[in-house]
Amino acid sequence: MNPLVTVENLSIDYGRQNPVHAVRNVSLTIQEDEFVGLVGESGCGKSTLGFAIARLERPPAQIVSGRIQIAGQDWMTLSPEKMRQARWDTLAVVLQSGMNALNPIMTIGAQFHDVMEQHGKTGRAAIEQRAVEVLDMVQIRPEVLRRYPHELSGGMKQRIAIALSLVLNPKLVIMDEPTTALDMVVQRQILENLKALRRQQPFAMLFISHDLGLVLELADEVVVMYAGEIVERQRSRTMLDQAWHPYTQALIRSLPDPENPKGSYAGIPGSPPDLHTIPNACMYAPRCPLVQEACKSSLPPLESLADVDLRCLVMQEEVPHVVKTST
Ligand SMILES: Nc1ncnc2c1ncn2[C@@H]1O[C@H](COP(=O)(O)OP(=O)(O)OP(=O)(O)O)[C@@H](O)[C@H]1O
Repeated sequence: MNPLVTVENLSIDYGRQNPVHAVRNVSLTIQEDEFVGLVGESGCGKSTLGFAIARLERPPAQIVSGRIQIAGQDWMTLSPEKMRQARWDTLAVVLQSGMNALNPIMTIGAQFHDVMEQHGKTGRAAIEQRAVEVLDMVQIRPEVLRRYPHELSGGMKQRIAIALSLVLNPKLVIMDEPTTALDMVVQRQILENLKALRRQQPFAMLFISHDLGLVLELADEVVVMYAGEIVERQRSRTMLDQAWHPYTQALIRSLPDPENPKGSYAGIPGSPPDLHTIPNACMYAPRCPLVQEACKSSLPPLESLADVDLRCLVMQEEVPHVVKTST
């Protein structure tokens, strides 16, 4: 079966003179119904990648190379008109500030009408019925359709933004830190809803977060980015016990201890590299406790091994070697 999303060797820069090479050579597939979590420290390129997959990148960001295919369509060459259409019914995006994307001078109901009418759905009753259906999925009562955004709490607005993103049954939803702005209780509630939601209306998801603990809990697959590159990808249920990349291991060590959530936990020493000049070396080498000479003189490829995709010269030797391919 062809994947729903295929990203091949995607590279994105910010600026033309002395550019920031924010995303480099990223290849990624997402299957229909698959929930992929994308994690990494701040500045590693998660949002840049998510925006580019939705073709929402704006100057100074520019895609310098690579291919994006979604649902059999080439997203690099789609006309602006086709892209506008596809953006709601093939792919929807929910941002951290999704709630702010609601129009303050329109009722919630009018906003559902707007989106659906623009995509050829007609009939007041049918539109309202669909709006009520998706609102129910995020546990919002139909009365909100008559309300304005300023009358609602942040948590409600964010849930409405999620419901709105689902109203045209998209095949893929990209969520970039969709609940980070909310308090922990509301966050958890929304994420529980999301899980249940995918059982009612299956869709693929790219869920961007800096919170590995959350992603391990929610996602089927975890993709770890470091300094603009994918360094590891594996099933979430195996990653906690067996993370291979030293960076993923450090992220896991820095998770709060569930037995002692208020206790101190290990940060990752050092800081991510400057992305103006890319060395011919492992980007993590300066912070890596396992670094060897070879790591400082060649860029490790992302090897597709038995149950993990891994970009690490040292740990690649440790993984049981049933090699699939390498990129
Ligand atoms: N408008 C911009 N101009 C120049 N560089 C930028 C711009 N936006 C982002 N960058 C750089 O691109 C890199 C990737 O940023 P990006 O926001 O994609 O990371 P992120 O992993 O999503 O971080 P966060 O979790 O903080 O949102 C960073 O080095 C950042 O400084």
